Amino acid sequence: MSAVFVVNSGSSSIKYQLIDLATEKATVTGLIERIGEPGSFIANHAEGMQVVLAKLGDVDDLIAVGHRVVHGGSEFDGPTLIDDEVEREIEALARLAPLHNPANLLGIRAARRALPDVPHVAVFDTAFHQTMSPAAYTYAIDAEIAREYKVRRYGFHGTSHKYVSEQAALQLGTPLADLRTIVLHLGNGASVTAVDGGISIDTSMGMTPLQGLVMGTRSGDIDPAVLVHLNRAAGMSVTELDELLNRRSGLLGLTGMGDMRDVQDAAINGNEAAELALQVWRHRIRHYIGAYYAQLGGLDALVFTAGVGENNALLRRRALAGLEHMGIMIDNDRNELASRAARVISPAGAPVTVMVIPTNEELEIARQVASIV
Ligand SMILES: Nc1ncnc2c1ncn2[C@@H]1O[C@H](COP(=O)(O)OP(=O)(O)O)[C@@H](O)[C@H]1O
Ligand SMILES: CC(=O)OP(=O)(O)O
Ligand SMILES: [Mg+2]
Repeated sequence: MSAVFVVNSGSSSIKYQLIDLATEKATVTGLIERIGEPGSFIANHAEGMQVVLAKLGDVDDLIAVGHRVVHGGSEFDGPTLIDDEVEREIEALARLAPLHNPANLLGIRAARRALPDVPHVAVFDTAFHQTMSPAAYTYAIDAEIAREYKVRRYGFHGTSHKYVSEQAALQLGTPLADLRTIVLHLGNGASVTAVDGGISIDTSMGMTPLQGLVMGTRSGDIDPAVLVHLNRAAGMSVTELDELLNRRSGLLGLTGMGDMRDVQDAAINGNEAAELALQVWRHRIRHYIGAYYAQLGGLDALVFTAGVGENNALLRRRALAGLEHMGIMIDNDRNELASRAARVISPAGAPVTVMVIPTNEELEIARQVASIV
């Protein structure tokens, strides 16, 4: 028997799981929240990691530690054994993912210090999207500037998109190579990916996890000239604009509420701002479904995953209503079935198989770690 310890170190939290490779089940699982917030008894990630490791206790069969790292740039396209050099590269990439990479790095440093005798492996959100073509990842700006500052689309949530698209093929009993799939990862952060035969060909997030869908607090797609305008007309600084788009936009910006459950309740109770937010959220999702249907040259499966996608039948139905002309339809009874299992929610015989598949980034990380140690 052997186990992999998986760490997902976020800006204010550390999520962790000990995964037994034989059964692929988590034998220890936990979450430390509100690191560094006023009143929290955990001041930083090093301290948080001590608490996590104390809970983990002694594991004789630990073969490696896997770390989720959000930004791997163009440097990393697969699971990577972490040494001091890799740590430095992750640090250098923090400029492209200031909300995520510094926290990932703190987790790595604390865990390497505490568990120096096992290999530590980084699994990057960006890796799965490294297969995108230059046509899909190039922004049409000055090519020299783009090269020098590494400006291009990278895409994120790749570990989830990979896991979910593979599960879809397994569930349908279709070879992955034959399947054209759109994965809707709708969590607090949200992204859509077009997967052709197991390969990511396009994704909605960009150079950073800000582009694309309407998220809890992030704006998603916006005309970049809005930033110039707000700088000139409202005197907003770069820092203020960053804060505006990443932390005070999306559902929160439109309604004052960042959690989809609250927005939905408000909309049902007649709150007009909440209803508009749901319409914008839905409009953006459909924009990407249409775009990726075209890029894929047809569609076999459309999959919902992550917090909102897995749990909210009403929003799934709203997102897809009126797409019957594309072969995309939902069976209401199947959709509303309360189940935690991967399942089909389109009617039997529908041209596009619509599915709900719970994501499991930790298990996918453990598998990738095991593949290289
Ligand atoms: N039943 C539900 N209806 C709508 N939203 C939900 C529901 N359950 C969870 N969520 C939303 O899912 C989000 C968390 O999803 P998750 O995939 O865990 O995101 P993250 O990994 O980005 O934290 C929360 O913002 C929460 O509002
Ligand atoms: C990349 C990203 O947006 O991650 P999360 O959804 O965990 O914030
Ligand atoms: Mg997530």
